[in-house]
Amino acid sequence: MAGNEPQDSNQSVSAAIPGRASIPDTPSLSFVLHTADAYFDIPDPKSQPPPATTQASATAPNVNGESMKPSETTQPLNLKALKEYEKLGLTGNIISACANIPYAVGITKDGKFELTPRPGKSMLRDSLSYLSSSNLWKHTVVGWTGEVLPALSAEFGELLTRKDLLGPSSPTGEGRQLGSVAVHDVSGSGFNSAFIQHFKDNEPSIRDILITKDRRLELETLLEHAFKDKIVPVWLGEWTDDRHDTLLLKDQTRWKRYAEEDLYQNLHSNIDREDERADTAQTFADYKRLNESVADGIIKAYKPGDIIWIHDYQLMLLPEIVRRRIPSAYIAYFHHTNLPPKEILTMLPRHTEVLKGVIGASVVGVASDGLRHYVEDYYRSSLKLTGDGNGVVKTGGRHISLINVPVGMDITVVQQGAYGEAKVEEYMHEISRRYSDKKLIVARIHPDRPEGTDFLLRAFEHLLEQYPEWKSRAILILLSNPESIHHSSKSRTSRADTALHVVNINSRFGSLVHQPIVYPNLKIPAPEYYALLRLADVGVVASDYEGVSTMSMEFIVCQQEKFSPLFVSEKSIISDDTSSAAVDQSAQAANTATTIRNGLAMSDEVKQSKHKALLHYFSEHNVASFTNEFLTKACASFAKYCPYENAAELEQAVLLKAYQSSQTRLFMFDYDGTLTPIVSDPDAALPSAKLLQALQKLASNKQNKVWIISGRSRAFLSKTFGDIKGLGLSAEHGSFLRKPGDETWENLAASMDMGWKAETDKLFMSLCEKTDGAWIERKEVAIVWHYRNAIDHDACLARAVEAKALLEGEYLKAWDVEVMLGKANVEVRPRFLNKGVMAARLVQETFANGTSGFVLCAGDDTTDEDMFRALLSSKLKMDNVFTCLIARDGKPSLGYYRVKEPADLVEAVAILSEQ
Ligand SMILES: O=P(O)(O)OC[C@H]1O[C@H](O[C@H]2O[C@H](CO)[C@@H](O)[C@H](O)[C@H]2O)[C@H](O)[C@@H](O)[C@@H]1O
Repeated sequence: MAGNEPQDSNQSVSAAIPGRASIPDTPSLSFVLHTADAYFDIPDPKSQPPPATTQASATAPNVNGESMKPSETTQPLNLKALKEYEKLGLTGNIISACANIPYAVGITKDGKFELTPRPGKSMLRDSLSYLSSSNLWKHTVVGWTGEVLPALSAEFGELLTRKDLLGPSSPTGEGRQLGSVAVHDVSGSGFNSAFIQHFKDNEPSIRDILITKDRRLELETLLEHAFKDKIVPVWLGEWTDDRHDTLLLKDQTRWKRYAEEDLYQNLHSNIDREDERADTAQTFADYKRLNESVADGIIKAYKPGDIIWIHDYQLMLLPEIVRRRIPSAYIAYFHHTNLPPKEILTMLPRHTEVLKGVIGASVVGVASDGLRHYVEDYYRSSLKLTGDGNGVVKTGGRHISLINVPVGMDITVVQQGAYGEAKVEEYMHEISRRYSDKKLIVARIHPDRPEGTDFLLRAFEHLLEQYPEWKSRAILILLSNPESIHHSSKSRTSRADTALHVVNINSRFGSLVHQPIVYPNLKIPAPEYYALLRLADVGVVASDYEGVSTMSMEFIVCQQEKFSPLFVSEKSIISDDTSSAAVDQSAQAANTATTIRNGLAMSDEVKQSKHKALLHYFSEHNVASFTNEFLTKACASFAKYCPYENAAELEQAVLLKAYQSSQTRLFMFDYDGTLTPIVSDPDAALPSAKLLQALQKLASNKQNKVWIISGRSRAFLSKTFGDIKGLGLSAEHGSFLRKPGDETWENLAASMDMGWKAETDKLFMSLCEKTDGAWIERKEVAIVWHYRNAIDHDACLARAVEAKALLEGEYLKAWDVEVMLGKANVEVRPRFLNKGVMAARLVQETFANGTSGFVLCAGDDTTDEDMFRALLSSKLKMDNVFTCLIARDGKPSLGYYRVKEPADLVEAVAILSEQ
């Protein structure tokens, strides 16, 4: 949602609802009184998903003591209670991918990382917090760190206090922290040229900063310990070495040029740029770089069965990027921002790529039904996708559900901020004294969308002209946050235009002691803002194409004593009635003047009933309902059109071609379930003659490096494969290693304290006592509880899940080990040794400096996903990388290709070995 006065200064997350599917040729605006049913697209309760069963969401008593509860249809989704979702294998983890993590990262003078919560709030931020506080979902946030800069030199820091070097508006904004941390975006409008020159001359390298792997880990650890959620910071920079150790943070904010100056402006129908770009290729590449970097962050955190929820316009390419890398992932995208009419949208450079990017997701959400129809129509008519005409479109065999979910914010926070702070009352007292005999019209304007401001000013002028009784009584207070500007030529000039317009009106209608318009043009602290909203006699959201702005909701929550009416730019309202668009602008301004005047004179009874309806709407449609409804609808869609069913079958011809065209090839095979079928007795799981022969042949080819990377003990692997000299072996999930041609094993776990094994054994023994047929496999490092031969598998699975939780909690919290649910087993092993570490090491050794080479990596189990992840995170180009899951039934996986049985894989390997 577009940021309001006390909002954060970074890219405000903007949500809006277009008033229609097409707009008139000439820009024209009017303001319409809000009523709940006119303003919102109130969903048809019959079309809602069935209510889930548990847990009430956040409730807040309003000042009248009524409870503001979300409706039952938007209760949290309890996956455990819903059998139909079982087949999805959901982990219960949501990965929220957004432009920024919720903390600004700074570096202090002594080189330490410093985290500061990003100020302000927005609907997206509220939604992230809501998920964080949920005990039904686990939550991971992946986002850019924001521009990270080192501390400034003392001399430079001092300069920041010098007024002669600073421009008319001080340097504030996203990440622009003065003093010890950093100053961002010196090219922004907050500095004058002398300051910028000084900056360039004296602090040339301030924006380039080297971050080593250890430093990155340091920040990740800090984030891990500071918050309940997992937060994966995404850095923007260039690698300075082949090993991807050191990153040069450089041009960190460059992605904003396309995102903010082209895309954001276009999405808000703001297209009259004076400076058309000659460098779109570069700006688009920067935007893509952000999206790709966030995809890398997702891959780091992703476990098959996680839901990846991507937010908003900064990441419109991301769904497609993730889909290409993880075809089976559950990807949902929510578009918080407005969309322009088609003829404007098609003027956006690279718009087709952007819109194709979005439908990499399986679920695409927007805030209103009108917008959903618009999106559906766009994809069907412009991108020629087929669809059912009812919210589902198809591309490349995949189904994409287009859904609408009313957005909402955490109004409990507004309630608390507006009514629970003594400061608010103090400011109210002061403002009332200052404007004792006046009526206050409090309006939000947006410098990025100046038409709305201009229109409001003209309407106000009309009010003073047409109704002279208001000439000395009506005060218009314009609220505009200079920090929420998305740079464009338009926004740069609009503030000056607004200021001039204000001066003209004030000089025409004002006097020495009375100024009809107050335009502070500064970020107002929250208590003052709430005080103003509580005292307002009329509220106006003036920026066009705004939709459901946070101020609308804040205004209604703040008006629980006065019930003043709220007017919103018509273009931001859901309505198919576009007739006013044809009306002459000045006539509309005059009409609006009358509307505002009527609002000022409205009877208490009418005001109260309108307010009641809106407050009820906002109470029902809050952050909890938004988040829950989105996830409920997304899961229903995943269940209907399982994305994993679209994973690619491993094609022999493609594999062969890639093999033949590569000089160096790496093979990494898991064993059980991959090269040989799962059987009841591990000792009976033996390789076929065909497999042994194929491995023998493959390994004897000098161009091939062939490894078996298994959870099995080294004794088992030596006995089973020891005779194939050219074969590399890794036992117990990467704990042991025997290089091709070697007879001896390297123990990578040698230095580890194995105290955790006794604790684990104790718990496993107790499980065996309760479970007939279960047994413990004690390997040199890892330890496994097996229940394949037990009778009641469901009961065992429940026991296994419980045991995992117990081990991860009280039993093993002192040790760095991982507890894994495998195929009819629970296994514990050191965390730092896993198949992924082994795979990354082999990739590095095999393709020393290169980025290309043939890899075939196959597995069937959770532990094998680590290998797939390592490959996806490597610098290898993925064209010749074949990650293959062996699975009879569909399930999400990081593996790109699939075969059904070990025999299918053995067949493919045998064919390659004959080359
Ligand atoms: O990494 P892998 O090579 O896939 O080994 C994983 C575990 O495999 C074995 O257990 C599994 O396979 C058995 C034989 O088919 C089966 O009886 C059992 O139910 C499976 O869990 C092995 O016993 C473990 O040590 C490995 O960690």
